[in-house]
Amino acid sequence: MNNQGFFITIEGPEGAGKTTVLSDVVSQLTAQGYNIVSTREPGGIRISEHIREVILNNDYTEMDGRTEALLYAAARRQHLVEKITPALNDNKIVLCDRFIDASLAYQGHARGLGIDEVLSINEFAIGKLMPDLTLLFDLEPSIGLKRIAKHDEREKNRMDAESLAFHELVREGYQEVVKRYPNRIHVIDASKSQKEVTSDVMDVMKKSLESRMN
Ligand SMILES: Nc1ncnc2c1ncn2[C@@H]1O[C@H](COP(=O)(O)OP(=O)(O)OP(=O)(O)O)[C@@H](O)[C@H]1O
Ligand SMILES: Cc1cn([C@H]2C[C@H](O)[C@@H](COP(=O)(O)O)O2)c(=O)[nH]c1=O
Repeated sequence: MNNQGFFITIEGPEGAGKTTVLSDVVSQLTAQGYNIVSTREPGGIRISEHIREVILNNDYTEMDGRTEALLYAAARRQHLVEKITPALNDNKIVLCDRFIDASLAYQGHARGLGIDEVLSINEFAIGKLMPDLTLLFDLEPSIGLKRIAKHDEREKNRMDAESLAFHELVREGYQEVVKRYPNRIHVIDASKSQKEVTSDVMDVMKKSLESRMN
């Protein structure tokens, strides 16, 4: 367990429903009296949101893979120092939309930089702080990309615009990450309805939060 708080991350491919379900879960847990801090990566605080704009900018097609991995790690470092660690020290439950596993799957596996190499730059950024629990939303990438395409208000960013083959490698990368951390990561079937996914996520989170009390 991290300090006195509890650190939960949500992971998965584009359009898997992470943001939508996270918002439902935050409402339900807050109504049940849990003290929640909800955040996202890359971003969550001023400097990291600026780094997000650079990484996801569609104009920067020339960005080198290692530069990309280092920028995600830099954004993560600042986010951790300014927001995640203080919240955990304050006994809060931190729910974060993506964290280190996204770097391992996207940069480590899909970009081909190597999961061990990306893990090692992230260890420099975050030290020993790993999530207590991770929910991996598993979904066929083509379905997630179709979900996003249906909604015009969501602007396609530099990562969304990658090929379907890249997004299939991301899914494969997440499967590799699950093999490394089978006790921490729970796979959620994100092809179900929003209501069912929210209910599955709530079940896993509640079990984990309750066992932390004992
Ligand atoms: N279970 C679901 N079934 C069908 N559509 C869904 C489901 N969950 C979310 N959606 C819709 O799919 C779209 C993408 O959802 P959302 O933004 O939550 O995904 P995401 O995983 O956060 O994506 P990204 O990581 O790319 O930002 C939204 O329009 C949302 O309303
Ligand atoms: C943290 C993190 C994210 N990514 C990718 C995953 C998505 O394509 C974008 C973030 O956009 P979202 O709409 O907020 O999901 O960035 C990554 O490649 N590596 C990471 O470490």
